[in-house]
Parts: sequence; structure tokens; C-alpha cells
Amino acid sequence: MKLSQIVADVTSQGELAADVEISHLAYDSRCVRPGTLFFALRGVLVDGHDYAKSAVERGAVAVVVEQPVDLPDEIVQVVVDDSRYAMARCAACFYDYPAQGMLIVGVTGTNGKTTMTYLLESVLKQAGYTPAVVGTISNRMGDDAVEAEHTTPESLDLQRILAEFKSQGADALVIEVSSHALMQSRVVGLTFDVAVFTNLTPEHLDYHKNMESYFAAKTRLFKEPQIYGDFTAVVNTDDPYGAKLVRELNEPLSVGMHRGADVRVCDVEQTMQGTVATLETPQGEITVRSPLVGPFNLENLLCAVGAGLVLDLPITTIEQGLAAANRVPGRLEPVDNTLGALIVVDYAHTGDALAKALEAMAALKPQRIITVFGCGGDRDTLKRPAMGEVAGRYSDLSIVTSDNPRTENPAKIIDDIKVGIERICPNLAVDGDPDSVGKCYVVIEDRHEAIVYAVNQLRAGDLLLIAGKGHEDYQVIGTQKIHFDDREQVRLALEQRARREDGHESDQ
Ligand SMILES: CC(=O)N[C@H]1[C@@H](OP(=O)(O)OP(=O)(O)OC[C@H]2O[C@@H](n3ccc(=O)[nH]c3=O)[C@H](O)[C@@H]2O)O[C@H](CO)[C@@H](O)[C@@H]1O[C@H](C)C(=O)N[C@@H](C)C(=O)N[C@H](CCC(=O)O)C(=O)O
Ligand SMILES: Nc1ncnc2c1ncn2[C@@H]1O[C@H](COP(=O)(O)OP(=O)(O)OP(=O)(O)O)[C@@H](O)[C@H]1O
Ligand SMILES: N[C@H](CCC[C@H](N)C(=O)O)C(=O)O
Ligand SMILES: [Mg+2]
Repeated sequence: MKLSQIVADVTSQGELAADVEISHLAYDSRCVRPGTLFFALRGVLVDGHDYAKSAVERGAVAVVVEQPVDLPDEIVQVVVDDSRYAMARCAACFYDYPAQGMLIVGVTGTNGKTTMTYLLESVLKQAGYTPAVVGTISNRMGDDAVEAEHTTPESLDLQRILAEFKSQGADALVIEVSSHALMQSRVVGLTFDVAVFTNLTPEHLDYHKNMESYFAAKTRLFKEPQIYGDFTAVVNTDDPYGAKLVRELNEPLSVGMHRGADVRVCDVEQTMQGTVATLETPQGEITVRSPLVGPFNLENLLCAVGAGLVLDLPITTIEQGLAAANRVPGRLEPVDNTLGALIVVDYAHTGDALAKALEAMAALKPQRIITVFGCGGDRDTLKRPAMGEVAGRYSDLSIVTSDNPRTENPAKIIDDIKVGIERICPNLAVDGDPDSVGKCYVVIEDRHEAIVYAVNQLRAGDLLLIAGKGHEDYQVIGTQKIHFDDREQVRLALEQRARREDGHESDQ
């Protein structure tokens, strides 16, 4: 495709020094090959403009830059105000505007996005669509999935992924829109038919600095109709930031437990088997039956109903779609065992998510709650003491361990968590003595050992929550990614315990 065609939306024709043929787009110099148009992005760590020369050495024939760089004369430089915005527009053109003609549903908020995408995928399927799903777990159509690197892909990758999905028959997209994505124009080029705001609680404050900027980032999706479309927003007004957002929008659809919400709960019954709820909506009563458990999932179900209504889907379609939705991998996922305990793996990796998951579990009134968790490295450090405090408050025994330490020292991350947990339980458990359990914690840095220890503590009637990694089948230690799956680790620990106990019995 000619450069002039690709950049037509971001610059005027006359400004191009020459028109060249472009066969590939890239924003990372290491991915450049001959015939590439390279986008220089200013990053948090480095400035892509510093890599333009290296991109050219690898075969880039043109560059999109925010200021001219020192390059050979034959390299065409397209100067724009914002390279990320320009990249999104150019990628949409290069991949032949794959989002055009698709029904597009966006989900933003701190927690519940992935869960919502599974619910909405099922509702859209019920309505006869062939939806693609883009989010934290994977980018997929049905069961055909590619593991995701980010919750929301970089615009160039997103447009390429969408083009592939479209060629395979996708006519709808359900996409998680992270705050990073909105700050970095990753979803520019998509015009939404509906978007949902789930909630906003502290997370990613390393990047956004404070809650107001985080709120501003998340809500850009709803406040820039010239970019993202003039759709009706679905907002969870039980959340204080959701309540603030509805006051700032034109005729959104509010959902919540409270009487003032457009979609509200009249009646609900929740067990470990699922949720049955009757909702009042502007279109009449809806009965929700879902395998999802816990009060927070009722919020997610309300949001999904709201989105279905905004899309004008029949009530029976919404009901059947929600009933058919699968449980989301790694979200309150039970692991079978013969100990008479409930063992659950969950992706809670913020203070609020951990509180919501533990509240849901506490409602089952287990004998004791044992929680294994850590916090990711190279991420918001403020959530560490917050998660520590929450775990301490709800658990009889907390086992503090590593999550994905990435390039940080795991012991330092654990020290940050201890600041919060020690506000609640200043006592360290006496190692190995189950009777020491009672509002206390232990530190076991190795996550495998932590899970083994937790499983060995379990008695009938106990609940074990292993939080933070959910569906992840890896652990990032330093810059290495090793295979690690909490669910597998639990099974291994259960087998080990069973073998040991069998051995003891046969000794007697
Ligand atoms: C904080 C953040 O969002 N970082 C993302 C951002 O990085 P950045 O702008 O800081 O880029 P940088 O690393 O400084 O590099 C600047 C530019 O130079 C280029 N470069 C760099 C080195 C080189 O040799 N050659 C080269 O061309 C880079 O490709 C980039 O274009 O843009 C990069 C290119 O797209 C992303 O890879 C990177 O994701 C990092 C790895 C990351 O961890 N992001 C996480 C925090 C993230 O995005 N999370 C959200 C939310 C998660 C959720 O709540 O679910 C997500 O959507 O996943
Ligand atoms: N509506 C909700 N409110 C609070 N916590 C929730 C809600 N929904 C899910 N959670 C908790 O948050 C965890 C993550 O849920 P989910 O993956 O759906 O959220 P997400 O917004 O996609 O997260 P991420 O930002 O990591 O992509 C769950 O495992 C659960 O513990
Ligand atoms: N999307 C989140 C996921 C965090 C998951 C947790 N296991 C961690 O590694 O911190 C992030 O990238 O911050
Ligand atoms: Mg997600």
C-alpha cells in the first residue's frame, strides 16, 4: 500500500517528500523488516525516536515522528502531533478498517472486565452474532485463542488481530479497554455501540499517579464521542466513581442494587452453585440465572444486562445468553479435593478485588479462611499494603508469597505487603503448627512451597483462596517466564499430602 494512502488521515498529502510502497508497519525497531513504516513512540522507559535510525538500518523506508530526526534524505519522515494516535489511524487504514461494520462492545473499570467479556460474548452468540473477544486472558473467537500479552493490545496489533478475526467471520467484538489503552490511543479507530463502566478502585497508580487522573483516563471512552462514538454508556452506580460518572454523561443507563438505578435487583439468591436474580429494567422484568457466584458477580451480571438492553436485544436472548455463559477461568475457580475443604483460585490482584473475593467466600461461613497471595513486581506498589491489610482482615491464616516478581526483589515486595498485614495481625504463625492459626500470617517466598504449606494446613470445612494469578500459567521472575499454574500446583500439593498420609497409615 502507498504511504500517502496510509497516512492520509493524519497528514495532508502535500507534506510528503515522496510516496513509497509500504509492506509492513512496526512500532518496535526490533520488529522492522524491509519496506516498513516505523512509528516512533515516546515511552515511559525510552523514546522510540532514538530507535528510528536502527529501524532504518533494518529496512524501514518511512517513519512517523513527533519531531524530525536525523536520518538519510531518502527516508520519508511524516511529522505528526501524536505518534500513537497517528499509528492507530494508519493501522486501521493499512488493515482495511476491520472494525467497520462490526458491532463493538467495550468494557472498562478496575475489576470485572474479563468476566464481563465472557458474559457479553455469550449474550451476543445467543443473539446470532459471531463475536471475537479481546482481553486479558486471550484474543479469541470461540475456542480458537491466542494468549494475550496485554489486556488491550497496542493499536497496530489490535487492528491486525481484528482483520484476522474479520476474515474468519467475526461480526462483533467484545473488548476490555484498560486505562493504559485509553491513555495510549490503543482503541482509537473503534467506534463503540455500547461501553460499560464496572467500577474504579486503586490500581495502576504507578502510571496514573492519583485516582482523579485514573478516573479521567478510564472515562475518556465515554467523553470523546468524536473518537469512540456517541453510544449509551452502561454505568454501575453502586460504585462511587460510577455515580460520579453518570452525573457527567448524557442519559447513560445506570445499573445497581439501589432503587434509583435504571436496572436494579428486586430479588436475589446466591450459592456456591451460582446466582438467580430478578431484575427490574426499563424494558420489564428479567430473570438472571448464572453459574457465577459472589455479590461482585451480581454487579457484573447487572452490567451485562444493561449492555444487552442498550443493544436492543430481546429480554429472552439476554436471559438465555447469561445462563449459557461459562465460568471464567481463574475467577473463583474451584479445585476438586477430597479433604472436605473448598479450594479456590482467583485473579484478585488489587485490594478491592481481594476484599470482594474474600467477602464472597466468607459468606459461605467456612471453618477457617486461609489465603495465599503476593503482589506483582514492576507494578503499583501502593496496592501491596492494601492487599496485605485485606488478607489479614478476612483470613485466619494469610500466607504471603511471590506473584510475578518481574525485575524486583521478591523479598522487598513482601516487605511492602507486610506493612499492611501487620496492621491487622502482628503475629507470625508458628511454623507448621495448625493450632497457631487464628489471625496470623507466614511468609513463604516460593509460591510452590506456599501452596504446599497451605494445602497441608487444610482441614474439612476450611476455605483456601489462592489469589493473584488466576488463569496465568506462568510466573515472571526477573526477565524469565517459567511455567507455573496455581491450579496445577494445588493438585500436586494434594497428591503429595495424600501420598504422605497413605504412607503414614500403611506404617501403622
Ligand atoms: C506502561 C505501559 O503501558 N507500557 C507500554 C508502553 O510502553 P512505553 O510507552 O513505556 O514504551 P517504552 O518501552 O518506553 O518504549 C518506547 C518505544 O520505543 C520502542 N523501542 C524500544 C526499544 C527498542 O530497542 N526499540 C524500540 O523501537 C518501543 O517498542 C516503544 O514503541 O508501550 C509499549 C509498546 O506498546 C508496551 O509494550 C508497554 O507495555 C508494558 C510492557 C506493560 O507492562 N504494560 C502494562 C502495564 C499494561 O499496558 N497494562 C494494561 C492494563 C492491565 C490491566 O489492568 O488489565 C494493559 O492493557 O495490558
Ligand atoms: N465487579 C467486580 N468488583 C470487584 N471485584 C471484582 C469484580 N469482578 C471481578 N472481581 C474480582 O477481580 C478479579 C479479576 O476479575 P476480572 O478478571 O474479571 O477483572 P479485570 O477488570 O479484567 O482485571 P484486569 O485489570 O486484570 O484485566 C476477580 O478474580 C475477582 O476477584
Ligand atoms: N493486568 C494486570 C495483571 C496483574 C496480575 C498479577 N498477577 C501481576 O502480575 O501483578 C497488570 O498487568 O498489572
Ligand atoms: Mg481483564
